[in-house]
Amino acid sequence: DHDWDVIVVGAGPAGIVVADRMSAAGKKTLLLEQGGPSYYTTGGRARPGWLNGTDLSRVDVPGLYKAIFTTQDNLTCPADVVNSFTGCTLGGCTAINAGLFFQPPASDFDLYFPEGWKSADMQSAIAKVRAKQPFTDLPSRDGKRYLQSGYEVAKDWLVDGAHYDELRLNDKPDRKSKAFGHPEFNYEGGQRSGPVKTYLQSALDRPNFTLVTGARVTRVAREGETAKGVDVIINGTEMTLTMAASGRVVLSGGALFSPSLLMHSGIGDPEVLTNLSSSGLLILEPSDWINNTAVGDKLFDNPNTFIELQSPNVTSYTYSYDDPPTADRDLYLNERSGPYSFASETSAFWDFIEQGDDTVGCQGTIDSSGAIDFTDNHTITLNVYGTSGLRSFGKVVLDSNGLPGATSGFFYNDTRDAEAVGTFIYNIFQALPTSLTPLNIARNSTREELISWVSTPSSYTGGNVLHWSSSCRLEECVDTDTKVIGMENLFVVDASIVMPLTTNPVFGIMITAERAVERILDLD
Ligand SMILES: Cc1cc2nc3c(=O)[nH]c(=O)nc-3n(C[C@H](O)[C@H](O)[C@H](O)COP(=O)(O)OP(=O)(O)OC[C@H]3O[C@@H](n4cnc5c(N)ncnc54)[C@H](O)[C@@H]3O)c2cc1C
Repeated sequence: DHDWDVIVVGAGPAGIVVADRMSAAGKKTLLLEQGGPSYYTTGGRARPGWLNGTDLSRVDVPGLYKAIFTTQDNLTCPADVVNSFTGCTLGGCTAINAGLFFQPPASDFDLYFPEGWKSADMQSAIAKVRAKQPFTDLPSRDGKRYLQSGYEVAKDWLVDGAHYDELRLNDKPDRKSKAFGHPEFNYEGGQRSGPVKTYLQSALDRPNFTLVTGARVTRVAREGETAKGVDVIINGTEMTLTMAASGRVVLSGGALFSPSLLMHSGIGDPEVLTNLSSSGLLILEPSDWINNTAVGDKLFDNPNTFIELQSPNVTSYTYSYDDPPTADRDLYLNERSGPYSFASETSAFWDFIEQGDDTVGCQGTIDSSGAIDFTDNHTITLNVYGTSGLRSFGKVVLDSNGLPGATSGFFYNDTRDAEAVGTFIYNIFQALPTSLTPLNIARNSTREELISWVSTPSSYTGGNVLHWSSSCRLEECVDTDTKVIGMENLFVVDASIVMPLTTNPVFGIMITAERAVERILDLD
């Protein structure tokens, strides 16, 4: 075929939303994904023995989430395509992530997005995601809540002690000041849902939609400012896929891959393109390069801090990949219920820290077990992330083989970011009950000690949470229609165009993709 109206590169949450909506609008749409199957329904068969004979792969079972850090089964990207731990499979990182699914507050759009992307402009996109993508704060199909001892101690601490409000979090998405509740997950019927189970299925029902897996795009084939198609390797064979004259290419490879694809297509910072060219990795002549220094710039991820908390009132729970406790295994297999119906997080909470005219979001998420040096049966882990409004950024960089990765060590480059996160911890520590003991930092630490602790890298601090975003920003790298600046028909729609959000990013990425489709279709 040479007459695609839209070629979408990458089947992560953004690419799937774009491909579904473009095909629904009558566009002949091709979705290319370099990885292979994930959920059982897509042909994924990687799983532990206890799932044999079921219609479940490891991806379908929320409680197997953490096993991704020890066994990958081709769900994550191989080392010869990217220098990061990230998903290369149908669904992208939504096939390997924890499934936390929080609608970002209106303030994220109003404060950090350009005109046309303010919260009032996003309402229809939000409604579309909410209508199509199920989520729940009660994932177990029997309607019971499991592993609640950690929730109860956190509630005593934060709601009774620190005056947080207990909310159903996606019922009140704009309430992120002193807000606490059960995590929301994009699961349905006790199984992982997400765009592969929703948007991709409606796209696959349409005759004008084609999905090809195992297809790695190496660059955009372009003539000057016009994309003609993409160069791709399918089953070891290199080929060029071309489009209809009015066709469009949408890069949805995620915040590391999409900037890299632009650079490999001769679009980026001239210094980067010069390096690529001198190592023989860029065949275009300098006269064909497009100067866009915002490609790959201001890459964001949330800095993470682990706080280990011990209480006699807590019973911790550690998930097993191969051998869950018999009762929990049976509860899951027979009823899609119990601890394996969710990915170990038992509560989530937020507050904003005011710094002059700036506001920084901070999130806490409590896991069912301890970590690193503190793994006894009465310990749980609080992950604290800095979120929206942070000002420390890295860059997408290409190594000598042209593979993308992130610059390291950029968290807290702006010292105000450490002050915000340290202040958030200090504030909640003022209400810590005596029954709850922090094990890896003293409860009576001063604000200054906490700021210094969070910004000194260790096993517990300075961690990366793999929420890469913001590396090809609206109005800088792409215009407000998500069109790459300097190009006529090349777009980027994925985490790259999303500003640092107050919440875990997937819900916001899907909203952004819905909004991008509205804007792109309006160009017709
Ligand atoms: C372990 C982990 C846990 C996480 N937990 C959560 C969570 O609980 N909640 C949350 O909201 N977020 C979470 N995240 C982050 C979230 O999943 C990502 O931010 C989100 O999936 C990014 O969406 P995306 O569409 O931009 O890209 P991705 O999800 O990265 O998808 C991009 C897809 O494009 C494909 N691709 C890239 N380049 C090419 C190419 N050249 N040719 C063909 N295909 C290509 C990739 O293989 C990939 O499948 C987590 C991430 C990880 C890794």
